[in-house]
Amino acid sequence: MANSKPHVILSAAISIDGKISTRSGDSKLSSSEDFIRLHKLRSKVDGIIVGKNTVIKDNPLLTVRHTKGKNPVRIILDSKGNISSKSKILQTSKQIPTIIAVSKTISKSNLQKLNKFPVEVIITGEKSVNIKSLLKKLSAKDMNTLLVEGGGTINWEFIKQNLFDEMIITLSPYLIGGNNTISLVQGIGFDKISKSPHLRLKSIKRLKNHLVLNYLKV
Ligand SMILES: NC(=O)C1=CN([C@@H]2O[C@H](COP(=O)(O)OP(=O)(O)OC[C@H]3O[C@@H](n4cnc5c(N)ncnc54)[C@H](OP(=O)(O)O)[C@@H]3O)[C@@H](O)[C@H]2O)C=CC1
Ligand SMILES: Nc1nc(O)c(N)c(N[C@@H]2O[C@H](COP(=O)(O)O)[C@@H](O)[C@H]2O)n1
Repeated sequence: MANSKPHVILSAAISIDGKISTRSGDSKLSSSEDFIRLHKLRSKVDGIIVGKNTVIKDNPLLTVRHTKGKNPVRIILDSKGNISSKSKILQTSKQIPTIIAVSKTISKSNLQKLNKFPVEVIITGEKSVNIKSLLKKLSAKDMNTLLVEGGGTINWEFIKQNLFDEMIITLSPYLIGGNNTISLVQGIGFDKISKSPHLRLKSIKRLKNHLVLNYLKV
């Protein structure tokens, strides 16, 4: 029988100052060895979740390419169904299973746009996508392990709503700076450390100058 909530892993590569992208949108912080590790991890999960801005900024594929293995289902959180028809996600949806999670705010025209592609559209939530309810729906489809690959806004939602179980963060040897650059966790943030989730460091793996930190939520 399916669990009521899948096991959720938050994944990202950060600079030493906690940024996940430069001011011009450069976000490739991992090394080639770390991308191989990431793709091995992708091949072991049922689904990869990203937010709309990550699709707009990175135009990602979210596939397994740096190792052999199956592609997970791609799940995009896009309340209004704004992602472009030209995005790689929609353009490759014939070959790779794709879910677009939207909310009730989606316009008819955007719904029609998405329905031109062989994607599953899940409508949940009044204004924004209701992530908790989405996870239940994914669990009902036997999707038991999910990798959340950003960005900072979506990471905050999973942290604030206590919907993650594990974090795998690559600490990359860069300093990015900038008052308005995107951090690992965006949103308003917690006012007290006591409100932060408590994490246990399960392992550290060194890949030359990159450190892969694996934390479990206590
Ligand atoms: N180095 C790394 O490892 C990574 C870096 N990145 C970088 O992160 C940046 C993008 O991050 P960021 O700008 O924070 O955006 P996100 O990718 O986190 O997307 C945020 C958007 O998701 C949509 N959304 C849907 N449902 C919800 C919900 N329930 N709660 C909140 N938002 C929701 C919102 O748009 P709407 O309201 O329209 O639905 C929101 O604006 C990019 O520059 C990318 O390159 C991203 C991933 C990994
Ligand atoms: N773990 C990790 N390391 C990085 O250096 C990254 N830039 C990311 N980004 C995530 O991966 C997506 C790109 O995937 P494809 O290479 O197009 O398959 C990107 O959009 C982020 O979600 N992650």
